[in-house]
Amino acid sequence: MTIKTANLGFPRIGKHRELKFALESYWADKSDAGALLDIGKRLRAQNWALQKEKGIDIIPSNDFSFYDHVLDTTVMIGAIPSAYGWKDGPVALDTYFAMARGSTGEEAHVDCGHQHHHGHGVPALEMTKWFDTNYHYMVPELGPDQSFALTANRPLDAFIEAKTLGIHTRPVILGPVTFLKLAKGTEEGFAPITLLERLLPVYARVLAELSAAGADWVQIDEPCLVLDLSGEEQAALKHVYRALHELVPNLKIMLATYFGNIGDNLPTALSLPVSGLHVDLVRAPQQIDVLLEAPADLTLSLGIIDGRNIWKADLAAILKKIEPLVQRIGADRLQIAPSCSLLHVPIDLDLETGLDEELTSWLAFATQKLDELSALGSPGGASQAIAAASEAVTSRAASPRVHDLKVRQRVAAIDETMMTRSSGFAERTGLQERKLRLPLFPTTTIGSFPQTSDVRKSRSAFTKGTISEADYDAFLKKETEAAIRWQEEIGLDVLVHGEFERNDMVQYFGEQLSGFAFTQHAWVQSYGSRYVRPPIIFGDVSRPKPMTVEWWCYAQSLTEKPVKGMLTGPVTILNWSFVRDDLSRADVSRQIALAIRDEVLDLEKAGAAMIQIDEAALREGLPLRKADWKTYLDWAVESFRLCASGVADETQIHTHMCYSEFNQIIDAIAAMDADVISIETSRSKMELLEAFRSYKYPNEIGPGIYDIHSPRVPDVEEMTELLTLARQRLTDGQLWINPDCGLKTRKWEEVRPALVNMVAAAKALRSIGPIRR
Ligand SMILES: CN1c2c(nc(N)[nH]c2=O)NC[C@@H]1CNc1ccc(C(=O)N[C@@H](CCC(=O)N[C@@H](CCC(=O)N[C@@H](CCC(=O)O)C(=O)O)C(=O)O)C(=O)O)cc1
Ligand SMILES: N[C@@H](CCS)C(=O)O
Ligand SMILES: [Zn+2]
Repeated sequence: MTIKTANLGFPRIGKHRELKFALESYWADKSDAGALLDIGKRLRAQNWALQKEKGIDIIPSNDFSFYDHVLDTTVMIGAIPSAYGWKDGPVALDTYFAMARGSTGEEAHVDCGHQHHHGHGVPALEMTKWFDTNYHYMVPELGPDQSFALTANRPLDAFIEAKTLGIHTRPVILGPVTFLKLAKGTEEGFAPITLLERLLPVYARVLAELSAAGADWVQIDEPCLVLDLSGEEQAALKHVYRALHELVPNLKIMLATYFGNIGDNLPTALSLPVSGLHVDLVRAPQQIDVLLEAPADLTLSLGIIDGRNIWKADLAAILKKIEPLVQRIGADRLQIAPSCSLLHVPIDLDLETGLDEELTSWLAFATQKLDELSALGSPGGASQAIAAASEAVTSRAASPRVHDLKVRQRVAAIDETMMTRSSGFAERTGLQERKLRLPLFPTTTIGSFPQTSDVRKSRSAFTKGTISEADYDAFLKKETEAAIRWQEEIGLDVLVHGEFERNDMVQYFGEQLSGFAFTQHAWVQSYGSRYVRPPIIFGDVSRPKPMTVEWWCYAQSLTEKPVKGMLTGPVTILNWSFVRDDLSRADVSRQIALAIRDEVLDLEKAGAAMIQIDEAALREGLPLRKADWKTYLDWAVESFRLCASGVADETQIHTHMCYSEFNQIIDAIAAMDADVISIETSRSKMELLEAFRSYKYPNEIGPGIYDIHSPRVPDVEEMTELLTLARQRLTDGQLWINPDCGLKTRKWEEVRPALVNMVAAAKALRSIGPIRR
């Protein structure tokens, strides 16, 4: 049988991170817009050519973006907030980047973090997670008076660009309902979905122009179909697709859903007058049964190659799985595709010359996934590929590297006592206070200090072997010592070592744990020009030796003040890695938790009185459907407690969460039972503490009072105001003073004055406040 192969999107960053370097060079004024546009064009052409060469039948266009595809949509439909100064007509590149990164007028700030409010200029749009991925999108801001206008038909431009190169593509467009659902209203109580009627003509025009230019199909992404939708949202979907069908009847729509199960939205999805439906059969394989009953005129796109992970697919098993559909529906009404866009996986395994042969044989990155699709689609001609895939699957399942009996036994022996501190918080806090003797409103930071270009260059030189380990070590010691001295000098109460030795808070641990592999070039876009290299968890996880103790000991040896031990928690390591698919995530998390527990105990043995276990990604790992929250939160909280509960009552356990919109999961946060939690709150002006109005959070808490995502230096007054708000929700004895998150993406010129002001704000408060507790 022959089945058409389709792709939903290819990574845009370039095999050698060409897009990152071009963007950062442009932002730093080292190259002009022409050079950047040329790189974009080259990357698009390369991607199309690659997909053609791999034999993909349906190749996407308009999947490229200079920063983010949601931002591209916002710009395309002219939903540009007035602050950016756009009136009408085409949108300048610099307006686009101002929306992405903010603008100051002096734009050389490639070191910035992921959300910027650039000084006196225009702040960037807000940024948040794209569904449950580590990709961030720019949040559209829409008000009741919003009007829309087509500024430039980007999908059309991309379609024509590919056509000129001899490639007939299927343009990708972010669907109007998902777009509006992801947007935030500029006024309280305003729901952007009510703007659908106004948005519709712009979408209709985009589609009509595509149709006129020769496009026969368009892929419209509506991943909102895997979320819990309101009746109004379901009605919006019906309305908009009926209207588009009427207005542009000749253009076939492949409605793409991904990241989960359409579930209760299926009747809605099947009632839409679209020509095709794409479903994610990796995340929700059970959907295959309902597809058997799909309307006879619907083309089905089967998302059967995992777009969110890097394991070689079991091609024979896939063919077997789709066989009933082929029999019932016929190959000509089917397409096979990755489960979602390949944006979330690295580009090419062939670059990874450092991985051993066995492990390499188990993996498939974006390029290899195209090969897998091609093999599945060809009429029996791919028996070699199918056999090779089966061999890889068998070899992985049987490999002794994957299984570690000791780890399995340890997990099996986990019991409730290992997840519970000896005493409750009320008792622990008194003991900790006597040991630590901290002032009221203790000040601290979240862990990292600026990863300056000196730090990165030195690490790069060490990795490349151009400086020795001794030289690299000496350099890191110098940086750490300077950071400790400076923290003492400005009067912080609880110090950190600065994390100069870490490339990334997850990768650093992945590189030291058994069961993990790490890559050299497997970059995945996190936001804009910032990428991450998620470690690969291929086997049972254990910790061969202490990972952070030496650096902690060194830092603590320099000062009398307490230095926090600094670890990344199991759920965050899990959520930001590529995880094995032959064991439940809950079990992998337990294994990591045991490894981190060992580290916690070693830090305590070495003398650490405070240990921070970051769970930056715990909140964002929350499942997309509310019905699945409890199961996740149960094992996620359990994993944290497992790491944290082995210590004595006197040892203070901290945790930190960014993106901490956790009002809905506050019980789970409290159940983690960390002695102190630091959270992001400054940008929302303490709105996140709303949960504490009715809920009395029992332990200590540091709501961030310095927005580290901005180069702006907050003054003492501003921070004092935030503290005043915090004191309305929390008792003085509970309150810690700290920034929102780590300072790795900031510059020292910003960090120094901001932290001096933060300490001043704490001191001012102490002078008026009562004694601790
Ligand atoms: C908190 N965040 C994180 C997320 N996920 C993670 N895994 N880690 C996170 O911290 N998700 C949510 C947010 C996303 N935020 C960020 C913030 C910053 C970055 C980022 O800066 N990425 C860097 C790469 C970081 C890294 O791995 N650095 C390595 C290698 C650096 C490198 O490219 N070196 C060059 C030479 C450098 C030189 O000469 O100057 C080279 O090898 O060619 C390291 O420091 O060793 C980025 O550059 O994009 C990501 C997500
Ligand atoms: N300890 C880490 C947490 C970031 S979420 C840091 O400070 O960078
Ligand atoms: Zn953080």
